[in-house]
Amino acid sequence: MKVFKFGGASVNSVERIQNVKEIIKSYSDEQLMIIISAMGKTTNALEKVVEAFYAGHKEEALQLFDGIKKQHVTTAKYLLVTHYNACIEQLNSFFTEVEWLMHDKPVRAFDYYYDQVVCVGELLSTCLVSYYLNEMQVANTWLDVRDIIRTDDNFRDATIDWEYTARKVDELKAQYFHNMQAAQSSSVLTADDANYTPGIVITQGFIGSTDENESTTLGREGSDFTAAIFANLLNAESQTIWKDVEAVMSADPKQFPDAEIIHELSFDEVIEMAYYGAQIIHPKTIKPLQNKGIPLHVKSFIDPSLPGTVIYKKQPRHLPPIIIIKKQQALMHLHSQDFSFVGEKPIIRLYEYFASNKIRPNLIQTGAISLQVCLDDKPEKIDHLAAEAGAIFDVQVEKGLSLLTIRHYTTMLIEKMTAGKEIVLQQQDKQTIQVLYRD
Ligand SMILES: Nc1ncnc2c1ncn2[C@@H]1O[C@H](COP(=O)(O)OP(=O)(O)O)[C@@H](O)[C@H]1O
Ligand SMILES: N[C@@H](CC(=O)OP(=O)(O)O)C(=O)O
Repeated sequence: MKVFKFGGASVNSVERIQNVKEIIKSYSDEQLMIIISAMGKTTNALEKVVEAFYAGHKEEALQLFDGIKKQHVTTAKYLLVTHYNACIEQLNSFFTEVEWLMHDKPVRAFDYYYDQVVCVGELLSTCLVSYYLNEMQVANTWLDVRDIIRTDDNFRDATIDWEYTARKVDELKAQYFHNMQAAQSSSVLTADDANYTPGIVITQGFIGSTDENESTTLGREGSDFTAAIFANLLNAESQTIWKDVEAVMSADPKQFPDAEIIHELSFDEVIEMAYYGAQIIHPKTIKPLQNKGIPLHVKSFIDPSLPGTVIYKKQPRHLPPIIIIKKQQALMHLHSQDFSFVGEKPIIRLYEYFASNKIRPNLIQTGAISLQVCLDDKPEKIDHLAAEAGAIFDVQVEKGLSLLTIRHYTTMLIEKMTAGKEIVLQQQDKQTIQVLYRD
């Protein structure tokens, strides 16, 4: 049993969905649990819908949503003939879910509406892919992951209820994957047999549901994590993330065209890379895989014959310097109001503010009577945090910064990367250097 995850870029057009079909077909003798994200930038587009709705601009929200509807219906038109009507019926039921919700004025918190609206991106994309595969004789079962992945109601960053989810995954395994071995070893079982299961299940990444059947999301780019949850609970032999790049590289090739391909990485290294902001894998993905020793492959959906990267327990001997740049950073300067030391109490309160505002600092530097915190520059969150922290500190915020992280740095590389830059803050240990500079 293998777990595959196809991200937004891999299902972004008719041709890309056809390409996904070719990849899945080439694994015809495997059991596959397939997790798919929303098409292209649909999640961003849905964010705009919910923002307009919550701001009281219902007409604008519906108009924006109409654009998303049209894009999916057009894709269905190009992909499907015999299954077209059934697919449109299912797409319509998801459209209605969102339109119903936006019928009334918002009365609950923004994050609740965010999850109810944004979750539809994955439902739509998986519906299209599943019908298309069935039409192309790649028999598969579509499942609504909200019936499987149970979470708490911490909307936009929901926490998994592993016990409930594990029970549901056991049921799924028994129903869809149980007789695949028999199917493989027996020449008797065929697709026409009542007991035959194709062993291909398609479901959504990134979303889940509470015990009250309210949709939740697991944090942006959370589909990698969903795939890892399934890999863990199904005891998969491997997980593969299909990307538009050849492999994991030593830097984002869009920013650094000379970035090197890395064929092998350890779980430890990737967890560090993700923590420092590498956009290649969601930070929560590694733990469920590491705990069960399940290797993670990153492969190119453009050329699946390429080896890609394998991430596993083994520590590769030599790694090149790995560069991560996080743009749009803000530095919050927090100064003791009465010249007293910054002890445990104000720090505990500050961390409580981080938690309640769902903020994860990217860098913290403490001094005797002051603290500096580097954060992603999300103005609403920063304003809120600054107002709360203002109760215990004098607060100033500096913007227009970028955070450079180099793992396995060399002095020469640091000099090259920071030449001519106005450095605001720097931290360094044996393996990693972080430099915050003005853009
Ligand atoms: N270290 C890295 N190695 C490879 N790609 C990276 C790295 N860091 C960032 N990327 C970027 O990640 C992109 C692929 O991820 P993404 O677009 O999020 O895919 P998807 O939405 O399909 O999951 C690549 O096009 C590349 O620009
Ligand atoms: N669609 C969600 C979840 C996700 O993981 O997407 P992708 O695999 O395209 O990064 C998002 O954009 O956040």
